Amino acid sequence: MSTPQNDSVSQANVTVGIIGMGDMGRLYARKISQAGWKVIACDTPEKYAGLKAEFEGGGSPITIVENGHLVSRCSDYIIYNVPAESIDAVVKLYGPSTKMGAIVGGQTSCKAPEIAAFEAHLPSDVEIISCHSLHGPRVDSRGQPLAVISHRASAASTELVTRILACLQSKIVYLSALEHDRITADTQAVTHAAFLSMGTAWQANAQFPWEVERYSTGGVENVKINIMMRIYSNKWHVYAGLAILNPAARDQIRAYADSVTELFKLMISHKRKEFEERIFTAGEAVFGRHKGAYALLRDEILDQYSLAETRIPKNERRPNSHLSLLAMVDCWWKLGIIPYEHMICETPLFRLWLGVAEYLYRDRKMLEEAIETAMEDDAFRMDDLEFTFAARGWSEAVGYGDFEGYRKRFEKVQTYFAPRVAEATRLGNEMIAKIFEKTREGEHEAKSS
Ligand SMILES: NC(=O)C1=CN([C@@H]2O[C@H](COP(=O)(O)OP(=O)(O)OC[C@H]3O[C@@H](n4cnc5c(N)ncnc54)[C@H](OP(=O)(O)O)[C@@H]3O)[C@@H](O)[C@H]2O)C=CC1
Ligand SMILES: O=C(O)C(=O)Cc1ccc(O)cc1
Repeated sequence: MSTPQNDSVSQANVTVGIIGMGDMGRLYARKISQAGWKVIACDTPEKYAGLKAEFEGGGSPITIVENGHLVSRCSDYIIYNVPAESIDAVVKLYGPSTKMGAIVGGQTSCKAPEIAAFEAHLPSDVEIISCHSLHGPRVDSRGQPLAVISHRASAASTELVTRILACLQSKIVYLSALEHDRITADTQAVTHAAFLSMGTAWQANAQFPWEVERYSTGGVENVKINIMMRIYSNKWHVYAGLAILNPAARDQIRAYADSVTELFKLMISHKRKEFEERIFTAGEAVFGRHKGAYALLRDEILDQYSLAETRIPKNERRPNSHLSLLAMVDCWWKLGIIPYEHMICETPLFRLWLGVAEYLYRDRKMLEEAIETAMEDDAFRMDDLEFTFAARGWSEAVGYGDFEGYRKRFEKVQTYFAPRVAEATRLGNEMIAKIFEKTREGEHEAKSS
């Protein structure tokens, strides 16, 4: 067995292979090679020349080869960084070329199909240790959660992988594949469903929300709009893969669509008592026992990050029904999920989404205004109707396992918002950086008091 088995292994004896040099593969290749490990990488054969020119010029220590066979033959730890829906085909192709005794892992967002592909196609002498960075490629990896899944491996190999991945300076969490998929269904898939639905609803109503007076309601709306734009600026396959391939995600996205539909029906039939009871019961179940660290999500900060040309003063703003948030909390309550228990796998977007939900539920006046608006104000009916259709539509696309339908739905909205994506991405990045800087200060103060 050629893979060194203890922590005296020197970097010079270890080659790390990366198969898939898209956004995340590049991040891993750069960080790992900067930390001093030898890196050999490939993407699809047609990208070979371009990648070689990009990475091998200028003295970069990353070696680019034509395909995954060449990576697999000489690497001691191989990380597949390919789209989740192609993991089986790619591992089937290159897996049998894996160097004897090497360690193999994947960085896809859903572990059930990845582990199944490794078990099906890797030789039995190969160890399996996967990972998952719980953030996008343009987020600073320092301090973000990094799941490590030691599925079929010795303690020494897990230790070696931990040493290699230490260069990301992330917060490592050791989980089983099953635990990973259950938690990320909640932290990621349902969060994305809410924002995907917002975009679909705004597009269906031919609105750019920052141009609509009723969305100029300050901080919470800015978070919704900026994160929606951020998701639609990314690649569809990332969201499709983690929702469609994770069975727990499908169930949770359906539960979210059910909550949206049921609350909307109560709204249009003006069943105020039932609606109110449901909102308060869900709020108590989710937030009752938890003191969050989100008090720092203040309007003063969030108001700065708006795509709107004119800002409406706080006292002139119109309340919103916040159906997307009310349904999120309702769905957590119905599923018995306490989101704070899943913070080990939080992503920046989940943290913000939980933050704004908490912001709404801890402000009794704002919550009562949302209930009043939901019951009595027709100004939001069209938006809430389209939001309900959208939530069900996304749930169906995911439930049918329909990658092509998912892509079409996603790209239609992506095209609609494309003209403002660059600006929204810049604002979203600034907003996220500012909020996290503030929440970190808040956590620090809470710990030291
Ligand atoms: N983007 C994100 O925010 C995050 C993504 N992830 C996960 O990381 C993985 C990669 O995502 P990301 O980097 O964003 O996606 P990208 O689409 O940017 O990169 C994936 C790359 O893999 C390539 N690829 C496909 N088939 C092969 C093959 N046979 N051999 C070599 N390369 C191949 C793709 O080529 P082509 O495009 O030509 O098919 C593409 O360049 C996904 O599974 C995703 O779920 C995890 C955390 C965050
Ligand atoms: O933060 C989010 O939810 C993102 O949208 C970025 C993202 C996408 C896929 C992942 O597997 C991890 C993070």
